[in-house]
Amino acid sequence: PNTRLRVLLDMDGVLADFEGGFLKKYRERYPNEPYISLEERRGFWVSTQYGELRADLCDKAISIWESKNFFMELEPLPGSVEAVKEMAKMKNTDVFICTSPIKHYAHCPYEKYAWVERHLGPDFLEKVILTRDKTIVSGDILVDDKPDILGPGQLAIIERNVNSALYQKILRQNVWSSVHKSNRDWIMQQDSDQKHESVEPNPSWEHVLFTACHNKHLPVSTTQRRLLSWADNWRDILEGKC
Ligand SMILES: Cc1cn([C@H]2C=C[C@@H](COP(=O)(O)O)O2)c(=O)[nH]c1=O
Repeated sequence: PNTRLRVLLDMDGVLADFEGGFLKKYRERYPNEPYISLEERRGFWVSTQYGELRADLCDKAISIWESKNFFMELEPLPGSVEAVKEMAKMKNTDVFICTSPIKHYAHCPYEKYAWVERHLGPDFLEKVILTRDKTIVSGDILVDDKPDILGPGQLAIIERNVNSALYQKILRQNVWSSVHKSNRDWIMQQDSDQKHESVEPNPSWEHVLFTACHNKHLPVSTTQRRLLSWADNWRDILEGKC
């Protein structure tokens, strides 16, 4: 039996301070526009919350992370680099960075690799996985701040085909499993009918929710484990002690 533990670590919001880096550069670029403080952030999508504040702010938000050097200059979150380096040295443990690039590919993929080399060292370049669908990556644990980790196909289906109240509910309740079995089957049926890119309804990994400004107010889940920060006891999480 394979006794090795495979840990998948998200980058934005887990290793790199996306939210803090975004707000800093947004306020520099749009000093007279309204902004959302980190304390006011709700929901994973920054673009959605800015768009709700004022329609044109959605594209303004997107323009920030599509800019050159945005991903390159993100600061590591406190304790993240130290934790990853220690984790990678643990026996019987393999660590991969599993991150989604944005669709605007001019800068992001390159800068994500450069960020890893700069903060974690060149050996870590072997461990980078870029994917728009994390459900098809196999591992034991995925540490990620995004509450709902569905394949892009499922999310697109939900967003398009079920009323927005249910969609918002799913996002708020932050787990696909919160969707009633019959709804899940129906959504998957829609998905296969529309020949969406392959989605994996039952990912191999356990999703450990990494606390971020946008998800700290979500109702406490009785099933999903949380990692509050890298100062929290991530070793116990890996050992399955809690
Ligand atoms: C918050 C936010 C993020 N993104 C992009 C930018 C980086 C990736 C990170 O995806 P992740 O690997 O954390 O699931 O999503 C967006 O495209 N829109 C948003 O509103």
